[in-house]
Amino acid sequence: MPTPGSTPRPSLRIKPVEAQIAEGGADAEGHSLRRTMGLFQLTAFGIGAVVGTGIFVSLSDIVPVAGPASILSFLLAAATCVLSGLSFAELAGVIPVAGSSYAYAYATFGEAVAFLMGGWLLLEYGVSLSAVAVGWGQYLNELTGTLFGVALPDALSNPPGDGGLVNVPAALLIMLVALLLVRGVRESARATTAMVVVKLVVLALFVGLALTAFDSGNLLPFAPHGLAGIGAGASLAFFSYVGFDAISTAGEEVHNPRRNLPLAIVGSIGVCTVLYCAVTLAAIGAMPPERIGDSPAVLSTIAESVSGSATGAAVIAFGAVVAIASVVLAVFYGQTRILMSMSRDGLIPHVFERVSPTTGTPVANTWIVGGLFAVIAAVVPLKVVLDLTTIGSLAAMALVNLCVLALRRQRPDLPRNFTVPFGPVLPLLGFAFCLYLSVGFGGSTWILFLAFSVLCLLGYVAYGRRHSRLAVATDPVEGAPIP
Ligand SMILES: NC(=[NH2+])NCCC[C@H](N)C(=O)O
Repeated sequence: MPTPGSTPRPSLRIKPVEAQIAEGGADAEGHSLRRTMGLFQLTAFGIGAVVGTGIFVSLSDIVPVAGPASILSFLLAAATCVLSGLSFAELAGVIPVAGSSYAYAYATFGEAVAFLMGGWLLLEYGVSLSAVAVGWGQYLNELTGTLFGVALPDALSNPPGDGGLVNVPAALLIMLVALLLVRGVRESARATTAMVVVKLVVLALFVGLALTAFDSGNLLPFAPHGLAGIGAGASLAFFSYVGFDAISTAGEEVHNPRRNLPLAIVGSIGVCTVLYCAVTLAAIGAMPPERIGDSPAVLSTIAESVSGSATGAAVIAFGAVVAIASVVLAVFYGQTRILMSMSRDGLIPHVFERVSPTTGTPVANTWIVGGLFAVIAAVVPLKVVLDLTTIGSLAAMALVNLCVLALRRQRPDLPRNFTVPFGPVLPLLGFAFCLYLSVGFGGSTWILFLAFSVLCLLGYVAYGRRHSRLAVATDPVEGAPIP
C-alpha cells in the first residue's frame, strides 16, 4: 500500500490529504466557498438529494419480489447506508473537500482506483440522472393524463424494450436543466428546503390517504419469497437511498464540518427510512401486493383507486413532478463538479474543467454530460438504468468503507473528530452489506457493470496515467518528485 513520500508506481500514486484540503479552499471558479450551511440546512440538503424518483416508482419492482416484507427490504438497505454513511462521515471529517468518494480513494488507494471510483460515480450520478428523469416523465404523463385527459403515446414516452421508441420528456428535462446550469442557475438553499417540504408533504398526504383504506389482510403472507425475497428487495430499495453522500461534497460550505457532516448523514438516512417504510406499509395496506406490480406511476394509481377520484392522483403526481425536477438539477450539478475535480487532477481531458468567462460555469462539461445522459434516458429502459445506478453506487460505497480502514493505517496522525466506533468492525460490516446487496443483481447487470469498470481502467491506462498532474510533478522514470 502506498504511503506519502514513497516512490510508487503511477497507478498507486496518491494525492495527499493536505494537498486536497489546500486545494479545497477554492472552488472551481477560483473563489473561496463560504461556510454558510448549518446542521438543519445540511440535513435538508441530504434529504433533497436522496428523495427523488425511487420511492415514487420502485415499489412496483420491490413488492413483487419481497411482498409485504418490502418494509424489511427498506430497513436492510437503510442499515447498509447507515454503516457506509458513518464511513463517509469519518472521511468527510478528515478530508472535507468537494470530491467526496473520488478524493478519498485518491488519498488512500492511489490514482488507478480513484479513476475507477470516478467511473462508478458516473453510474451513481450520471446514470441516475437518466433514471430520475425517466421516473419524472412517468409522473408528468400521469399528471397531464388526469388533469387534461392527454398523455403522450407510449412510442414517445418509453424507450425501446419498454414498449416505445424514445422517451421524449426525460431527455427534454435533462437538456432543459443543462440550459439552466450553463446559465449559472443553482438550486439555492432556500429552494432546496422548499422542495424538501413539497416532497415530505406529498408523501405524507399519500400515507394519510392510503391508510384510510388499510386492509391488514394484504399484509399476509408477509414474506412470500422468504429471506431471499427480502434481500433481493433490498438491492432494489437501495436506489431510493442513493445520494446521501452528497452531504459529504458540501464539506467546504458547512459550519463546523467535523461535527455536522456525520450528524446530517445519519439524520437524513433516518428521516428517509421512516418515510419510505410508512409509504410502503400504507401502499400495501391499500392495494394487494399482487396488483402493485402493474403501474408505472404507482403511488398515483393507488391514490386514485383509494379516493375514487382523480384529484388525489393529480396532487401526488404534481408533487412528484416538482420535487423530482429539483433532484435532476442537484444530481446533474454534482456530476459536473466531480468531472471538474478529475479534470483538474489531469485524469480526464481539460475540457471538463474549462469555465466560460462569460457565464462563470463549465459550459462544455455541462453540455457533454447533458447530451450523453439525455440520450441514455431516451433509449434505455428504466429498469436497466436503475440497476446500473445501484450497482455502481454499491461498489463506490463498498470501497469507501475500505478507504476508512486504509486511511487509519496510513495516516493515524490526522485529526479525527469523528471516528466510526468499534474499530474496523462497522466499516467491514458496511463493506459486507454492500457486497451482499450487489450480489442480488442478475447476470446482465453484472456483465454491464464489469465491462464498464474494465473500460474505465483502460481509460486510465490510455489517458489518465500520463496526463495526471501528479505525473507531471514527478520524474517519469523514477516516479520521484523533481527537486
Ligand atoms: N447521486 C444521486 N443523488 N442520485 C440520485 C439518486 C436517486 C434518488 N435516491 C431517488 O430515489 O430518486
